[in-house]
Amino acid sequence: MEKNIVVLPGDGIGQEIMDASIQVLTKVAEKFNHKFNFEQYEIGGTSYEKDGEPLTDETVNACLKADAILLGAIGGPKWDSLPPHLRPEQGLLKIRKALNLYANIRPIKGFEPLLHASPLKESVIKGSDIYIVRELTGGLYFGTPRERREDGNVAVDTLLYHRNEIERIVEKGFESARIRNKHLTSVDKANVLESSRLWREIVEEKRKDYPDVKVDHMLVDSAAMKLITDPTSFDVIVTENLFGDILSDEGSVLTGSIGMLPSASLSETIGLYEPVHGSAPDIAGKGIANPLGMILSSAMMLRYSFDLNEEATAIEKAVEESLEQGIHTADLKIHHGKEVGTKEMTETVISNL
Ligand SMILES: NC(=O)c1ccc[n+]([C@@H]2O[C@H](COP(=O)([O-])OP(=O)(O)OC[C@H]3O[C@@H](n4cnc5c(N)ncnc54)[C@H](O)[C@@H]3O)[C@@H](O)[C@H]2O)c1
Ligand SMILES: CC(C)[C@H](C(=O)O)[C@@H](O)C(=O)O
Ligand SMILES: [Mg+2]
Repeated sequence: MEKNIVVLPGDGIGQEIMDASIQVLTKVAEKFNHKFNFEQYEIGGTSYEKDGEPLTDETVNACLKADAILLGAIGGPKWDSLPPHLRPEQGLLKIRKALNLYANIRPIKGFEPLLHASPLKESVIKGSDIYIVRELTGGLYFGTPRERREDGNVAVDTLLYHRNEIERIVEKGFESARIRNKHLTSVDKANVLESSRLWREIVEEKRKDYPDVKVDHMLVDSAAMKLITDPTSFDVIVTENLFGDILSDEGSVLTGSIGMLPSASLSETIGLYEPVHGSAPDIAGKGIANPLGMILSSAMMLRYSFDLNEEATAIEKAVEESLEQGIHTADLKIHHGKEVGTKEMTETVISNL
């Protein structure tokens, strides 16, 4: 098949990991007889440098026409003191909103060879397989008013959800649980937040349509604790935007490194795929970034946007095999095998394809 993929490398380590991903996809195309066309556009600080804004209409229009989108990462200290609307992060939030990417899927499943790479006990994490369904276009990230008052001494953010926004993500959570292990944990803060009480009501309404799915409600503070003390007790977690952001970084500890986690951001019609981590300014340009989160995100693209399951599995297997051979980047704290840079890690994955 032939597909047009818009690539948005972004900032920091973005270009390094995007190059890795394109090389892997090129090998997959060769092997399975597909044609992937890559078109590169700017987002984030890189876009601000070129066009004075973190996301241009040109980039949005290209994404709207694409079959799928790959994104590296955005942000960095260079742009941290810009006014809020010009910050790289606004580019990311704008593209999510413009494409209506309301469902952010963040699977957390460790690879067997990395069980001992986590600071958590092997006996605690063994067998964990978690699928976070994070709401991505609402909540605190988008609610208004958002402003400073009283000469800047008072700050307001707004956590706002409409019923339909909660309904569609909760449905996604139930549908995901139904094809996995039939257990949905809805994470909220219903003991304090009004938006969480509406969220919980809607989960209770929807569960009637999914009698085969076991439902738990859990408060987010307790969920944060359980995620690392009893990770095998979770299957699908559905939660609002900010909680999902925080819990997914925490969950990455199970896999050995934030550099391992992929994600898919989905609307009804298109998908954008990006690793969970950020632009890692502390290691940018050093050639040592872990490309596996990005590479695994491109596997998710093949599976979710193009229905190429065999090809997606081939990438995941090649990653696993590379790790079995002991090849790993410096973020994975393991004391055997061979520590390599981004390029050699990528070449190893390609050679295992
Ligand atoms: N989706 C995104 O583009 C995204 C996500 C998170 C943060 N950010 C932005 O990234 C910038 C830096 O944020 P941060 O430092 O809090 O988070 P970060 O995820 O960029 O980095 C946190 C730590 O993890 C390490 N790390 C992250 N990815 C890695 C990889 N692939 N390989 C090896 N090590 C890796 C970094 O070196 C750093 O020590 C900020 O501007 C933030 O807004 C962007
Ligand atoms: C950079 C930031 C806006 C973003 C978020 O909070 O969603 C990031 O942390 C993520 O997890 O994708
Ligand atoms: Mg985050």
